Amino acid sequence: MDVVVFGAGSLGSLLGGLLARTHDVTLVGRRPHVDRIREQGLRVSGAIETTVGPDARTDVPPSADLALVTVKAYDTPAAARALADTSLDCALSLQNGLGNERTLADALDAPVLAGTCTYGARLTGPGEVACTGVGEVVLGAREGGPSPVAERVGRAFDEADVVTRVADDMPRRLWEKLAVNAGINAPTALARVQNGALLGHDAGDVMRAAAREVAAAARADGVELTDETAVAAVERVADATADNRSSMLQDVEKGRRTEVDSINGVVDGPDAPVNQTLTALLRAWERERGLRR
Ligand SMILES: NC(=O)C1=CN([C@@H]2O[C@H](COP(=O)(O)OP(=O)(O)OC[C@H]3O[C@@H](n4cnc5c(N)ncnc54)[C@H](O)[C@@H]3O)[C@@H](O)[C@H]2O)C=CC1
Ligand SMILES: CC(C)(CO)C(=O)C(=O)O
Repeated sequence: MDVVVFGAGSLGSLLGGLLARTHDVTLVGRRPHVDRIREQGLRVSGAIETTVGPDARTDVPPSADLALVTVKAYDTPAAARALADTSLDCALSLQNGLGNERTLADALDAPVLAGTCTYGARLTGPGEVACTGVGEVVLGAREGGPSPVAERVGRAFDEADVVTRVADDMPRRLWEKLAVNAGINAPTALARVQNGALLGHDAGDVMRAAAREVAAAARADGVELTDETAVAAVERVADATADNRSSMLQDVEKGRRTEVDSINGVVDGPDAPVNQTLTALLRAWERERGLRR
């Protein structure tokens, strides 16, 4: 399968690197990362050790079977515009946040699959990425139901030994992942604590309240996600990743823009005071650092 990975950062380099063991992969990213990959290949370290030789460039190839979109959520509109003229069989978002698939579907002719990913990835230098944890990719039709396209992509991921599941309930899974990210990312970023610090203390009340608001928003969107399921999911992940520094905390610590708009920010309205408070506080932090007008 010909795969173009749009957004060769941490996750895109890891997943693209693993796929390159079996498939023809082109990583689309920025210098000096892409130059080093062209010169010396891509070194994967950590939980998976390998060196692979995908193509790497700063522009998009004219065609591919699959476009794997792994930019930060706020860059999805630019990614959609950049891919609009590429001949594709399908696209797959593995991003956090809600709305990425719709943004891509509005710009692309090819079917857009939804995906979640619990692999951990971190760029360690130009041409180098660390796998900080082997997880699972779950993918499927973005509106749910069976999908021969998703089955084909799932087989391609399986061939490359990427732990993958094809699911027919991606809308529920995306909302459940949103509950997890809404409950963990913003509170840990604001408190500057690891994920596990949200357990067993009153900070956990904030985490659970944010997750419940997401569950209510999911139900209002026609997706059956109970409060109990959302709370159990966020508590399970906070416990399983207790020693992690969430991606949003890492963004704040590095002075980078966060994905709050696509996570807590999409849970809006008068019935979401906790998510709206978390969103307002992180936006204030971004404004003070000139990351947001
Ligand atoms: N890193 C991880 O372990 C995981 C990340 N995610 C999600 O995956 C998405 C990506 O996250 P990361 O890989 O950590 O972010 P990242 O910032 O490391 O990677 C994104 C890359 O896209 C590149 N990019 C953006 N616009 C571009 C353009 N127009 N042309 C070329 N390159 C462009 C950036 O330069 C950057 O290197 C986020 O939504 C994140 O929440 C989900 C699960 C795990
Ligand atoms: C699941 C969690 C919260 C793990 O840290 C994550 O996805 C993130 O940090 O973005």
